[in-house]
Amino acid sequence: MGMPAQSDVRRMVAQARTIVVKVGSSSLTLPSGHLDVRRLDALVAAVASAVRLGARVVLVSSGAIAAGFGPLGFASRPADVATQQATASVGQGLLMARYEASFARYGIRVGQILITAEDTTRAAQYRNARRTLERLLELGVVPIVNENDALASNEIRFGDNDRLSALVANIVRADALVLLTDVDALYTAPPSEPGSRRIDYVPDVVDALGRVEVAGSSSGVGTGGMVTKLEAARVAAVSGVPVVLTCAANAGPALMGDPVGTVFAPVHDRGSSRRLWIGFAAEPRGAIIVDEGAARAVRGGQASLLAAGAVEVRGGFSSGDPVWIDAEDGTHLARGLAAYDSEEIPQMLGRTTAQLRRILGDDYAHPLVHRDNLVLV
Ligand SMILES: Nc1ncnc2c1ncn2[C@@H]1O[C@H](COP(=O)(O)OP(=O)(O)O)[C@@H](O)[C@H]1O
Ligand SMILES: N[C@@H](CCC(=O)OP(=O)(O)O)C(=O)O
Repeated sequence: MGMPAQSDVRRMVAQARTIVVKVGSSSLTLPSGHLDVRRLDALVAAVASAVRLGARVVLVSSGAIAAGFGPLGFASRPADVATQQATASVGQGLLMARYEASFARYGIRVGQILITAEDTTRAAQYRNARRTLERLLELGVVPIVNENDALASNEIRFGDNDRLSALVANIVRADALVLLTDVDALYTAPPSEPGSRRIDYVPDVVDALGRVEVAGSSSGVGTGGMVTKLEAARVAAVSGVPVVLTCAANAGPALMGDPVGTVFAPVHDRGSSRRLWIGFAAEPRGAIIVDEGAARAVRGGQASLLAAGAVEVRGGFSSGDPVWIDAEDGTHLARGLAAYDSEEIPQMLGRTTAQLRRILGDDYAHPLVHRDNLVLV
């Protein structure tokens, strides 16, 4: 895929049918820890216009904690996990109540989906989330997604919703991802730094990651800052989804594909949702270490991983689980779905398909990872 012009990418956004819109805490709440109803209503007006014009919009909304601490009598965002979870539980209800009322002004229904990081790494939950989201969109509902903060355990939670929104874009096979925050665009350095310049087009996000100076959140209510937004833009762009990053006040023009904020070009053609899951969401359970010949074949992008080229297996996994395919020096080459349980593999290592058939039977005469289930990293 050649490098598209900015106008082409803006057109892709304007024509997008399925759009994931992510809005950050700082765009929906007041520093006092209450909902900013005026700004929430303005966002809803922009989304409702897009829906009326035929777009299918999934809204990934932060703000549960930031809208919950005021009503609970706290002066600032709580720092300990248990209080954050309790605050999120209160704030999430307030957030949904307002979205429900606000979308009702346009005759649009909303549905709540709370996702944990684990839901995106397990194939069955991932499929389930996709089915529900698809059905909601078919029914004309605007799904409103947030992390399940009240239950997510601290070690495995996303924490910010930026990366979650990129995964949701994969789940619903979105045509565009719109990241709404409290700055109008990506800058060459944090906007508070003198000399930082606004960037309106990023043709290659992977290249940009090395050039832009980013910092975490400074709003006091947001969490990820620009770091996680660029990470989300990378996952989306590499998945073939164009991304617009701008402030929430620009939601309307951003959804129309008007030249606001920063637009990131997709850097690959869009893969199948299943391959994207293997490549980005699935959490590998172990690794299969391969020799140089197999590494070359895997890197070529067309070959399955045969037992003949595998030298070692690490970790405990079952057939169908995601695994790393690593070179002997530890470099990650690919991710794939194992065709066998980890305990079955040692007896297969280094053996050709003919040997496997003779010694272990037909059931073992297959690749360890089929090329359809393998994604280069
Ligand atoms: N290079 C940069 N360009 C733009 N903003 C940046 C950059 N580096 C850091 N930031 C900061 O990132 C903040 C947005 O992140 P965050 O507060 O987490 O928002 P949200 O709550 O919308 O997720 C901006 O307010 C800005 O100060
Ligand atoms: N799920 C959390 C999101 C936390 C958060 O601050 O996210 P963000 O504002 O997107 O950086 C919430 O709703 O409070």
